[in-house]
Amino acid sequence: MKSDDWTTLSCPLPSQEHAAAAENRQNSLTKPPGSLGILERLAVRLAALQETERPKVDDARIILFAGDHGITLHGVSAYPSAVTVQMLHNFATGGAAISVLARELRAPLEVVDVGTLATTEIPGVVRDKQCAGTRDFSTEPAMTIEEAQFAMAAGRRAVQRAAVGADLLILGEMGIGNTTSAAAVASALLSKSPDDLVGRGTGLDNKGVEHKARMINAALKLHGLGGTEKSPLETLACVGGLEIAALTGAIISSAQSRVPVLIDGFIVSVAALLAVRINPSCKEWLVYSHRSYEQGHQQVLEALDAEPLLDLKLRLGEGSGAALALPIVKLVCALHAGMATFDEANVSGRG
Ligand SMILES: Cc1cc2ncn([C@H]3O[C@H](COP(=O)(O)O)[C@@H](O)[C@H]3O)c2cc1C
Ligand SMILES: O=C(O)c1cccnc1
Repeated sequence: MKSDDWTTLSCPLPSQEHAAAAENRQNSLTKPPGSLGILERLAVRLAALQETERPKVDDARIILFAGDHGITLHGVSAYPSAVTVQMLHNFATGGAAISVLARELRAPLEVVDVGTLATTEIPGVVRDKQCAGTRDFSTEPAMTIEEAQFAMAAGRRAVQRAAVGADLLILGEMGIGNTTSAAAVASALLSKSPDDLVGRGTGLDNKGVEHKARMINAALKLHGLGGTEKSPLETLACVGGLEIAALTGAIISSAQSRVPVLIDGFIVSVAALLAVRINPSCKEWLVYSHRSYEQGHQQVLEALDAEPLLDLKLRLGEGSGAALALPIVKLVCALHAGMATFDEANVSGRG
């Protein structure tokens, strides 16, 4: 695929015909219509995407992208940059939260280093990178456009390798400092003050959060972001991250390949916002797992018209919130396919 396929190659439209059939079925099941709340709409949406009256999510896969961030030089995270690579080893040996969740859910987990500081091969981690981390965006663009596009293409390569043919894809990220990059991208795309979009990340105190917002404010000015002059790709390159670029590419590619994506927390949602700005037709393919504790997430969700399934004050990342929501998505499909209709069960309808 060529790099301009990001925008020109439309994602398939959901099938109206199957949506109507699934909605009919939902309304005939032995429960008051609407009593399963937002889960009913989810069953209908999945039916439309999978082009069937009875969708299923038996085969879910997980891809996690990791990258490091030059902006961590400025104390924007409660943890040191070195944790990103240390966690890559933890993913590979099965000790991270997402490793446990993937095992329990029997969902294959692929971990891809798209730009960490790791200098050697890590067994069990795919290496698909051009750069060892982004540059410090307080003084220069985090990436060149070419570097950002390479990382987006790494996201697409991962989807082609690990997700084509799946019923659903969960995407996760690891990258110390990436709540700063994500908040910077969101502030620029939504033209909102960083004060409203920054959060504690891994656990900053109030002073830390203020400092983080000041760093982002200055960077937006330096790079001329926040107006309409810069494209989403330029915004991503100026203040984003390599794993955020890979997530963006993976989201578009997954939707183009007819695989719905279960979106995780703040960082993956910001990548979803980039993906939707770059290729609006991918929006239909996105399902939102949860509302993160990270301050800016609600505003990003609103901008995406998202209706998240869970609100558990999670603030971990790694795709963990999406993995926790996967059983609900599976059960939504089981209810939709397995419940009896009023006629089948001889239950009286509304009087
Ligand atoms: C041990 C550890 C495991 C993690 N797993 C995900 N994150 C999460 O925290 C980071 C973002 O927060 P900030 O912007 O404050 O650095 C990302 O790596 C994210 O995935 C972790 C963070 C730590 C410390
Ligand atoms: O919501 C998230 O994705 C998140 C929040 C804090 C830290 N890492 C990830």
